[in-house]
Amino acid sequence: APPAAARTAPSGTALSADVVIVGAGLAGLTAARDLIAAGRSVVVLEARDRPGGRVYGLPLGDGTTAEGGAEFIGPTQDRIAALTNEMGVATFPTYNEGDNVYYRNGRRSLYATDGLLGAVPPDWGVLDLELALLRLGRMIEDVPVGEPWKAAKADEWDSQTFHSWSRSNSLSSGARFLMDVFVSSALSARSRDVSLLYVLHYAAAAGNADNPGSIDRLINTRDGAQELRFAGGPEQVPIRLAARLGDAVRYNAPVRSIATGGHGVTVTADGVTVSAKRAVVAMSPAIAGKIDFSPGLPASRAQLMQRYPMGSVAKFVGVYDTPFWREENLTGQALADSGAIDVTFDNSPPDGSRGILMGFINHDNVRRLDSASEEAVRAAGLESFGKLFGDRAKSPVRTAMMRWDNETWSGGGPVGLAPPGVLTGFGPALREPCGPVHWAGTETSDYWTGYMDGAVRSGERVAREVDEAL
Ligand SMILES: Cc1cc2nc3c(=O)[nH]c(=O)nc-3n(C[C@H](O)[C@H](O)[C@H](O)COP(=O)(O)OP(=O)(O)OC[C@H]3O[C@@H](n4cnc5c(N)ncnc54)[C@H](O)[C@@H]3O)c2cc1C
Repeated sequence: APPAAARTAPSGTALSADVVIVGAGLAGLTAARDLIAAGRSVVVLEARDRPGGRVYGLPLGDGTTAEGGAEFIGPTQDRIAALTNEMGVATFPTYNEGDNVYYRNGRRSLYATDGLLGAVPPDWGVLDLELALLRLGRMIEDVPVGEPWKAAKADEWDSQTFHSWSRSNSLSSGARFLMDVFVSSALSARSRDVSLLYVLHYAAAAGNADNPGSIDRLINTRDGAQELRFAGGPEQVPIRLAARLGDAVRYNAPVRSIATGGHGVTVTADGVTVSAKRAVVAMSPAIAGKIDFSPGLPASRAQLMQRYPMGSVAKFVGVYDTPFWREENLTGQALADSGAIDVTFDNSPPDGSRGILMGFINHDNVRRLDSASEEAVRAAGLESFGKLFGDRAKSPVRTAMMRWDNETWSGGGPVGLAPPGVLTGFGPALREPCGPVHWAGTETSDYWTGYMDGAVRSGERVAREVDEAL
């Protein structure tokens, strides 16, 4: 890496535009599209050598890719659906035929995905869980989408973790495990890492203006957020959108500093400086916190960026000649209480011409592998697959892994998390502009915050906001 002085020096190209957008993820690219459509000149600065941010096609080493980051889209995710359509990218149903695997206390069992109550894991704890879910459902109704800090009980709900609430509102270890694995699969965090209010809002946001959000829509494959996948991978959407924007997007341009003053903003990246009337910072709060702002930001925003950490997640992928689990009437979806992987999906191509199993390595499980060798990580992933899907799962043709917590320009994933006290103490600063600096990114969205849909919604919202301000 070049020495710090060289990195921060405003060297190279000098550009000017109405608006400079920092980050070419879905949020930044959508904002650029809309501002250009409104007749504004735009420069997008992207740190990586590719667009898409948390949407990424993971190379499998044989010239093909699998979803390394975002993967699914589901009902009420209208804005990513519209963009996907606009970009001419097709979707197809996530494989969901047969039974799911449930692994708990050393025992493997199967459960139907099409039971009367949907996919209900075979655990006595589900009765207890249903009562807890009823209580959660009532609380979710009382959370204003996009402004959880305005809930009547915001203080009470933001003063406890989801872990404390789930322990006081369930008796069985089964219900507790299922609530923990819900948080793990949606947020790649442990229940103790997030406030109750944050989880309630995440579920309230899993809908649209006509359909209130719910935990069911968040966790389900059928009729839920995991319903569909993208032909050719979801990264086709940002790749095609960025291609349309052409030279407006500059890659390998990590922004180091943003200076504001009477003139507007001066944004300095490696090799390029942009002067503009307004800036949009389109990324998670934690990653925005790496940028040096002068003069300094208001404390509520500066401290929000210290308090909104990313989840810890890796995706581990095994490639097989065939999706052999389908022959055994298995969906490829599993929940496990032990091992490196706690949640799996069938990531095979739409024609099933080969099999791809994907497992999430979440929170402590991924940090535990920090100093493990590549072979040890592979062995841990395959041990999980073997336990869940039998010996054939232990002998893939190849494996691949994407660790988001090691990514400098993501810092983890899938989304920024709010521990207790953050939404009520700092929440409004998520979206509130600081002079000519505006904020986008899925974390700022009302509906589907945390998802690609939320990223697109945030880009559309910030474009309107900036256009009005200009
Ligand atoms: C493992 C994983 C699984 C997921 N699964 C799903 C899913 O199934 N469905 C779904 O809808 N969503 C999923 N998500 C979430 C989804 O990927 C995100 O919500 C969405 O992509 C966020 O888009 P964004 O534009 O807000 O932020 P990002 O995609 O994070 O974009 C920010 C951009 O800013 C760039 N950047 C950062 N710092 C700088 C800087 N200083 N200068 C210049 N550029 C900078 C980054 O490189 C990046 O390109 C998943 C995410 C992960 C990690």
